[in-house]
Amino acid sequence: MSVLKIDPKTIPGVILAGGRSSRMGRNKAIADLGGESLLARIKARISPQVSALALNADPDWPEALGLRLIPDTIPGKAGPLAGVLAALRDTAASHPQATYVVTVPIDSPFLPEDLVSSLAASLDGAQAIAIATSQDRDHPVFGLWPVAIADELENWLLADEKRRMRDFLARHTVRRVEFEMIETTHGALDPFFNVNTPDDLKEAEQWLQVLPR
Ligand SMILES: Nc1nc2c(ncn2[C@@H]2O[C@H](COP(=O)(O)OP(=O)(O)OP(=O)(O)O)[C@@H](O)[C@H]2O)c(=O)[nH]1
Ligand SMILES: [Mg+2]
Repeated sequence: MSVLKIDPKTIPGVILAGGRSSRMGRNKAIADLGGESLLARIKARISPQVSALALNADPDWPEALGLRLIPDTIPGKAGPLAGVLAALRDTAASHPQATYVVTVPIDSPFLPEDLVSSLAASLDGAQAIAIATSQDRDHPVFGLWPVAIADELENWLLADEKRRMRDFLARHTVRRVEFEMIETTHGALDPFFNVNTPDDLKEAEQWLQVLPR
């Protein structure tokens, strides 16, 4: 049987920013970290890894930095998987050749520079969902999703009341890809550190000072 590898350069990406930012108390995408918005940082970090980049966010989004805006396709802020569904639907429509789309959340400014290539390498020809892990914890919002699961995901989102990510993943073949900590002079930084609260933003500022360049 031939094993079809996926060329990571052909994979489009979507930044998930359709959440409520309730712990931050304001839209965290436009929060400033070291002179740049979180959105600008995520865009800069993921752009070189993908063939095209779009932003999953509310239709009245203030500033998309030139990214195409993809709102959720199902109502009610159904959680991160609603953003994944929007990404899958948009990929089928806008990039019909693509068989996968990668998602990253809006709040993880230190995400790995080899995220997409490492997730893609784990698939090895099989159709599966590839997700990132660090320190034995899953980070499924950093995922590589087969376009072919869109209908199944939509049906599940509309039928399952809890809409827990781990329940959805349990229905699929999942490849987990472990990423290393980032070594700094002030200890190890998890590349999936995410900014949920104002205190997290302050902590991110501190990490920024000690990151290797
Ligand atoms: N499209 C979409 N994305 C979501 C939804 N809920 C969360 N997300 C995204 O999923 C990622 C992880 O969510 P959180 O870190 O909890 O962010 P959040 O939901 O905005 O923040 P909180 O309200 O404080 O939980 C973020 O990138 C969110 O934008 C949703 O209902 N729809
Ligand atoms: Mg978060």
